[in-house]
Amino acid sequence: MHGNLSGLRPAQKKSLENLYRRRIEPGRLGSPELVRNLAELAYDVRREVGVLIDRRGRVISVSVADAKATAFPELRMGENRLSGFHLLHAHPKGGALSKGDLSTLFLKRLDAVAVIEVGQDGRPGLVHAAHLTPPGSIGEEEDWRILPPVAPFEVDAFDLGAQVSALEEEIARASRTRAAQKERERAILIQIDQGEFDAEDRLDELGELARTAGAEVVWRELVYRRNLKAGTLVGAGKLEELTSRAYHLDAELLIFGQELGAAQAREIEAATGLKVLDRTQLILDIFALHAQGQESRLQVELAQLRYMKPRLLGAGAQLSRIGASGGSASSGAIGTRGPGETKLELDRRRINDRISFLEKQLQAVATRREERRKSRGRNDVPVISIVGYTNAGKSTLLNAFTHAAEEPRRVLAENKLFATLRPTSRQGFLSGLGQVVLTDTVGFIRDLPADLSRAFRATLEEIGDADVLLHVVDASAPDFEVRLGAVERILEDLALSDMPVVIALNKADAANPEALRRLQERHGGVAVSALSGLGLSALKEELVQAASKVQQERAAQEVAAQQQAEQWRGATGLD
Ligand SMILES: Nc1nc2c(ncn2[C@@H]2O[C@H](COP(=O)(O)OP(=O)(O)OP(=O)(O)O)[C@@H](O)[C@H]2O)c(=O)[nH]1
Ligand SMILES: [Mg+2]
Repeated sequence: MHGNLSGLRPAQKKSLENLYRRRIEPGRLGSPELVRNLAELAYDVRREVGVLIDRRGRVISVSVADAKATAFPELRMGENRLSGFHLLHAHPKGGALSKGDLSTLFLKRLDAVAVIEVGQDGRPGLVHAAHLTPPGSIGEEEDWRILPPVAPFEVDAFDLGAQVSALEEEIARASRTRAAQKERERAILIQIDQGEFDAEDRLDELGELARTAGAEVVWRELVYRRNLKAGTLVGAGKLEELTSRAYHLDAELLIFGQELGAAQAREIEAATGLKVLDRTQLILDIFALHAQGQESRLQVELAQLRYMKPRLLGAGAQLSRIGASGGSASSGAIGTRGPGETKLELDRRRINDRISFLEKQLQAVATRREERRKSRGRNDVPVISIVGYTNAGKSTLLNAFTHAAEEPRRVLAENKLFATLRPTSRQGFLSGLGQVVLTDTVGFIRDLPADLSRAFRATLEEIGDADVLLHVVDASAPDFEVRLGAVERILEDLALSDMPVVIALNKADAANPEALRRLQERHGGVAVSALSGLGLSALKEELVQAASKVQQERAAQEVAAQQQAEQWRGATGLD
């Protein structure tokens, strides 16, 4: 027996205990006797009394509590079926089905919920019942259908068994058709709006990230919340609404635009029965998908482990969920993909070992690169590093610049975020300057997850080896200004903001001319289209100027250094 039993007399407890012995005809809501019995007991103890009945008509749990607090056995949640139980309970204060009754029906996937009104004299009044409607049902306002109330002696008239099989049949059919059509995970996106001016753009960006990760976005929502709830972030009511949304849209994935703490993710997962991811996990997942080459794989795995480590403390189900996937980058569910050879071993005892192993490996890679760099010396060929927000068109521009029309030399450019993770250098030619080296690199994003920026630090710092930065801006993005700022902030963090920069306002072909003009007024830069070739010669000229200036300065510095050395030799009389 469950619920609030305090203050009950032994005789009352005994009568409640006896409920376990009741049986009703299978496929019925209840029997007139059970209804009478429940009403009397609720009247007697002045609390709600409910029984959970299985499909064989047996009482499997008795609770002195309202529907929400009723004790449920381990339910077969997440399957495309109902739970196989229905709840029959008595409200001593009278009243029909409450909001709590109905949401319990929905969240626990009950076969039905029924409530018995209890009269002043403890006699049963009307019985109200409701059952779920099939997912995606058209014309149904709610997730449930409320049946017309019946008198207590008519309670066994309703054919619950037939209703349940019809509904389960419909659920199964719907899920079969969808499974046949469905190739990608269906996701619901939530961006919390706390009054940021770019909340809408963040939601758009989250959509792009989700698409790149291979999800199909079936619903997206900006949720305005001044104050966030500690556990559920958006509040239990909102989560209930989202659960219902997911049920009807057949979504299995809930993606939040803000970073979730471990406990939050678990609580939201438990409340909705959905798989929950945050933006950082999504970005990590995309990195894992796109990582090629030893170094990026190590970097991504390190970032993933660092992100997961604090989240594994005290994790139960979630741990096994993530750990179970392991696997390669190309297969597996979103948010669970690992970067390559080694499976993500999420054994808590081994995670630290693995992290320090990866750190050592990366250190070794960095040292080797540093040695190579030194042995190469400063060569006279100017190096231009292409930087910018992800998907701005950096790789496309590199291709356009280096006439890499020939397939094998072409770098990958596509409408995906973080298509490029590994720095790629190509020889180019700028008339007036001669040979140059152009380097394409990983794109930036606002609020770059700290674990990622730490793991990619070496790659990012390499940008500093260049003579000139070519900052590519997507001028067709509605929030180019924010993106431009985000890139500048990251450059600052990398102590690279003093480097000479040429700005390319790319995608001019698709940009709003007025916005482009404003952008140009405020930040300078050359309007180009890497796709059509528009403005490329003007951009080349700018680059030649910037690079020549750097070369001249460097030459002047060398001369000055030489002079100083000579002076010093003269002053000391040494030769
Ligand atoms: N309309 C238009 N689209 C462009 C232009 N330049 C690039 N694109 C498109 O923008 C998308 C991204 O291009 P990429 O070159 O891969 O961008 P990126 O900056 O290298 O992106 P990441 O490596 O993912 O950070 C592709 O679909 C390109 O075709 C342009 O001038 N005009
Ligand atoms: Mg790229």
